[in-house]
Amino acid sequence: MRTEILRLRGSIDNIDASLMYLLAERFKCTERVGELKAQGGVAPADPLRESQQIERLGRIAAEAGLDQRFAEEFRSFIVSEVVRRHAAIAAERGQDTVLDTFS
Ligand SMILES: O=C(O)C(=O)C[C@]1(C(=O)O)C=C[C@@H](O)C=C1
Repeated sequence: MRTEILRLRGSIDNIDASLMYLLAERFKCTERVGELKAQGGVAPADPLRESQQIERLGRIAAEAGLDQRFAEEFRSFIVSEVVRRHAAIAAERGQDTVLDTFS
């Protein structure tokens, strides 16, 4: 039992590290999107894009055998942080006139 748990923990640690690297890459991309949106006077959040993500990731989660409610909570947790960051970038630049969403 101990040996198997220790072996599984090795894989869990590798998976957790991959998630951190993937999240860091994702935030690098969204940081740049935030700068471009602030420059263009585009709203931090894009509800149309998010509904497309919810639909797509729900399908992928079901296919992968992942709980769809969990998948949506995870997506929403990350995207909320992105939107908060986008609003902060816009505020730092004194860019509070929002023209429209990107979609
Ligand atoms: O695609 C965008 O417009 C983004 O700003 C990125 C992102 C995301 O993190 O995926 C974040 C906020 C938007 O509401 C939609 C998507």
